[in-house]
Amino acid sequence: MNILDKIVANKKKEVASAKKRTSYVELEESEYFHRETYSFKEFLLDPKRSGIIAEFKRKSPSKGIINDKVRVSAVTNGYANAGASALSVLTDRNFFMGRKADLVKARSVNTIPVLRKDFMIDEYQVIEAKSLGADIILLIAAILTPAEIDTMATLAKSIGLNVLLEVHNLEELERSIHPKLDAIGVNNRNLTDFTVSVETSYQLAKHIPAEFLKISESAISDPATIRHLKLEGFNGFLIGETFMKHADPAQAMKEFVAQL
Ligand SMILES: O=C(O)c1ccccc1NCC(=O)[C@H](O)[C@H](O)COP(=O)(O)O
Repeated sequence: MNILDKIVANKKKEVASAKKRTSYVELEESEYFHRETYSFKEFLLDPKRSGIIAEFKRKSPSKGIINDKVRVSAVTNGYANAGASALSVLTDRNFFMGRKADLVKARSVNTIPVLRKDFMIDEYQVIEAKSLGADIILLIAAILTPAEIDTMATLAKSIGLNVLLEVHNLEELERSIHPKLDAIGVNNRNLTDFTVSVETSYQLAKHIPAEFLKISESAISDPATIRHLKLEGFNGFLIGETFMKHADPAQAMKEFVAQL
């Protein structure tokens, strides 16, 4: 079983027990469920912002512990002040040491879009994402059928969420593209063997239709890479470890942004 299969198998159990703990009705009673979300597009295309989607990530399957000493409120607020266009908060506990409470915390102290970074396999998680304060959900093509993408993207849009589809190759892109998506993210990390290459973004750029925002995800560690990706039409850059490996991730981001 590869890591993605393990994550999905675990996620199915997690979602089943979450459904027993908290009903749909209870999720919809959350004050955040009724809030108007921020537009991903508006923030990403705002020239006063960096285009960076800055991620709060304590641990990962590929790197182990990255940083478990920092607080989500200080880091995400620092990211926003350093010019982030959006925030990404991991809510997977077992593989990333994330918590749903991290997303609630990030929402409560920030006024920019927040992505719920998790492995979405069930409509329940879409409703839950809104109730936790997310503005954006991630749909990963490698773990979803086109019919599942249709169901989850349609539901997400109906409750005001922005939808980011993640792909790693042309086959995933061609089978998963859907009019309800807002953005297509090219993951430079192969989620089964963890190899990384920004070439993946360069290769797929020309295949992403113009109506979608273009995001490059993972393994971005150099401001020059962002300058090159912008020339290929990318609007957004998802960065986690490059900032989180520092004792002060927000300061690291500030110094990175100064070199853009
Ligand atoms: O990061 C991992 O090791 C990983 C392994 C398996 C599935 C997903 C994984 N990462 C999720 C992400 O997409 C990244 O957290 C995100 O793109 C930021 O990447 P980076 O800047 O390289 O931390």
